[in-house]
This record gives sequence, structure tokens and C-alpha cells, in this order.
Amino acid sequence: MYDTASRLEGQVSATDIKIAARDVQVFYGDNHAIKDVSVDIQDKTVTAFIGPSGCGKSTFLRCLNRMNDTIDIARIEGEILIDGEDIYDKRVDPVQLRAKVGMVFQKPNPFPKSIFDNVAYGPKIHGLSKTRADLDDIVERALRRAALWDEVKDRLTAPGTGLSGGQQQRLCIARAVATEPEVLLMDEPCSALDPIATGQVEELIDELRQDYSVVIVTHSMQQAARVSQKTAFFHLGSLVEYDTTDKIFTNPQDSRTESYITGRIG
Ligand SMILES: Nc1ncnc2c1ncn2[C@@H]1O[C@H](COP(=O)(O)OP(=O)(O)OP(=O)(O)O)[C@@H](O)[C@H]1O
Repeated sequence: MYDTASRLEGQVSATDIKIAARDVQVFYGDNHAIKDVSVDIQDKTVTAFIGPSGCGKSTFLRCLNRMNDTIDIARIEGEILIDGEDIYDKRVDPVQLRAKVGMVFQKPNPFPKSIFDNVAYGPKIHGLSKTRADLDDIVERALRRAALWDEVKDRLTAPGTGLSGGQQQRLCIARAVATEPEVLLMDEPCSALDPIATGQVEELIDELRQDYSVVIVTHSMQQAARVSQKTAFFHLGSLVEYDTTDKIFTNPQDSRTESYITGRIG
């Protein structure tokens, strides 16, 4: 399923661009963590952010749904447009933005609620369902989308925290997709999972790109190669190289990218 032929390659037209970042800088106090990053992220594509520890992958990912707003010392400059709209415009409500740009974290973090309520929470607060039947439909659809429905349909009232790690992560993915996002940000979503659960989540990511733009931070180059069509290599806060995943892994243009993918730095 991850065959080269299925990867998106070639020309990118302006209409394919979901996220456009321009000259983005992030500072944590005096620490200049992201330096002048500009990148166009394509729609219906999995984009991997790779690079050595501390290079700024998670920081830049968090800029894309304003999660850095929650960090007091973080300061952001530059411009990030989603579908041409500036997400840092004063009129943008970050809560609404995060429904449109969902996020899945490293450690599965279900709420201490039932499986059903974990998924229903977002649609309820965003008023996506008028009736209980609507809500039931939304929850079922999201759990199916996250390839979890068959495993949990008979125990929707059981606590989400009682599921296995891999199931919890798929529950978090269901929770993120329940608000009908357009972009899904994933910060090392498989790092707490065993190889079988990792395989399931990777398969799911491949399916999700039919509907969403997916951006994934990963420490695993094998994972980036398996799931992504585009790869961005970060180093010391800069975006060094951004290209098709095939090109980054087979014919990188920058010596720092080559050193990283061959294991000489990182
Ligand atoms: N909440 C924070 N407060 C202060 N500094 C931070 C914060 N988060 C990250 N940083 C700093 O920003 C820089 C980039 O960190 P970031 O976590 O974005 O890198 P990363 O590439 O995702 O690293 P890793 O692969 O280890 O998760 C580092 O110098 C880090 O110490």
C-alpha cells in the first residue's frame, strides 16, 4: 500500500496548497527555536517533519494550530495561512481553529470519560449535532474512520482509559476527526506504541490522507518513508530541505540532510 506509484509527486498547483507558512520565527524567551521557515503544505498529502532532537519539529507543528499560544514565553512572527486565511489574525478563535486543525499527541491522552464521550465531546461543544441520533452517527463515523468501531462498538460506555495503548491512540484520532477537521497534526503518534499498533496507526494515516492534509512529526525515518509523500528536514531551527519523500531519502540536495538520513547526525 505504500508503493512509490501511489505517492503524490510532481507539480504543485496553488489550489493544492493547504497551509502556507511565510518567514516564521518562534522564540522561547531568548531561544530562537524556529528561524525563518517558509513552506507550502499540500492538501490530501502526508507531510513528515524529521530532524535531530531539539531542531524545532514540534514547535513548528504547534504553530499550525496555535498550540504555542498556550506557552507563555513563546513568541511567533511571520505568517501562516490555511486556505489563504491568516490563522494568527485577531478575529480567529483558536478553539475553532483547533477543531479545523486537529492534533494527536505522542502519548495517547483520552479524557477520563467513556469511549463514546471521548469522541462526542468535540462535536457537542462545537454544536455539530442537533439530536442524540446525530451524535450517535457522528461518533460511529469517527470511530469507523479511526478503524476502531468493530473493537469498541459493544462497549461504548466503558472508560476510554481502559483500552490498550494502540486503541487509545486510535480513540484520540477518532476524537480529532469527530469535529470534521481539514488538517490533522500528529506529534510522534506512534512513539508509545508497539510494532503492531504502530502498523495499524500507519495504515490509518495512509487512509486519512484521502480526506485530510496530515502533518506528522516522527523520529523514525522508516516511518517517514512508509507514510509520507513529502518530507521536511529541520536542523537547528531551520528548514533545510523540503521535497518529495523519495527525493529526500534517495537524492537529498543538502549535505546536512544526507548526513541525517545516513545516520551521521542526530
Ligand atoms: N515549552 C517550551 N518552553 C521553552 N522552550 C521550549 C519549549 N518547547 C521547546 N522548547 C525549545 O525549543 C527548541 C525546539 O524544541 P522542539 O521540542 O520543538 O524540537 P523537536 O525537534 O520537536 O525535538 P524532539 O525531537 O526532541 O521532540 C529546543 O531548544 C527546546 O528546548
